[in-house]
Amino acid sequence: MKTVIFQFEVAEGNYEKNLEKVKRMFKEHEPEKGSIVVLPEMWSSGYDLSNIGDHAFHDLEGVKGEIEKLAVDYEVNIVAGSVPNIKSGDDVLNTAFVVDSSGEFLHEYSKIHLVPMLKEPEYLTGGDASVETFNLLGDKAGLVICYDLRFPELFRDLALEDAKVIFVVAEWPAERTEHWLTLLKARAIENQCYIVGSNTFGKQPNGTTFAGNSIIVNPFGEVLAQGAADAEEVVEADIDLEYIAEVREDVPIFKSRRRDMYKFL
Ligand SMILES: O=C(O)CCC(=O)C(=O)O
Repeated sequence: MKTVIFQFEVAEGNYEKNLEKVKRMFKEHEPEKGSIVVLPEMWSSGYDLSNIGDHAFHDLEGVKGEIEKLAVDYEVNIVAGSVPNIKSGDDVLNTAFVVDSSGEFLHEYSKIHLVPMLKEPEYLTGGDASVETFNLLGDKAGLVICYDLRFPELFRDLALEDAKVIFVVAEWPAERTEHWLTLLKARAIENQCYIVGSNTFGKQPNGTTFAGNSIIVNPFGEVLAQGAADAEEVVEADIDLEYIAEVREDVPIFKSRRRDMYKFL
């Protein structure tokens, strides 16, 4: 399973430019057929929160078709990061979605934990559906968004539902790069699954600099590939799902769990 992260700088409030960038990266890097291409959080508009309603899609209309076309043209599966999205009324969700190489829509998830540090709760509405696994290339996978990384419960839920790989799409700030890297590795080690973290880089007009460092971590916590802090890059690695069983046999945490002893699980 070849996994390919497109790490790029998001132009704030400029969907056309961002879509062109994604298309250019497909053209220049032509990912291997059958691979999984991963985009970052809010890649269509960035964090232009005070105008987020203007950048929002209605039930992903428009952007879904663009991504499905790329998936079919390049014969790849796409974890399409997230975009602002309106489902009803004026509420803007932060919605990530996945399509497969035949253009079939596989899954969507709207971020449930909004970030107080970025004032997200003032501009966005949290999703109200719990995380669910989805089938990708015959195995189960999970998808969460940025701040969700700080909530190990979500990852445990997905791992217990047999997610073999969990995608974390993000616009994670550079000032907390160590949290990003440490938590991604911890989530891989404690759940003994692959973690694919896709992030942007670059300085936004509001002064926030994003951390880059997109990364693919194996179930033993080893880094298979990692991007730079501040460069456009394709970060890719082969993922061997059979390795998960090996790691779980050596360190059998799922067999050692004592559910009867935990208060909140
Ligand atoms: O948790 C953090 O430090 C960053 C979270 C974030 O930037 C986001 O969820 O967009």
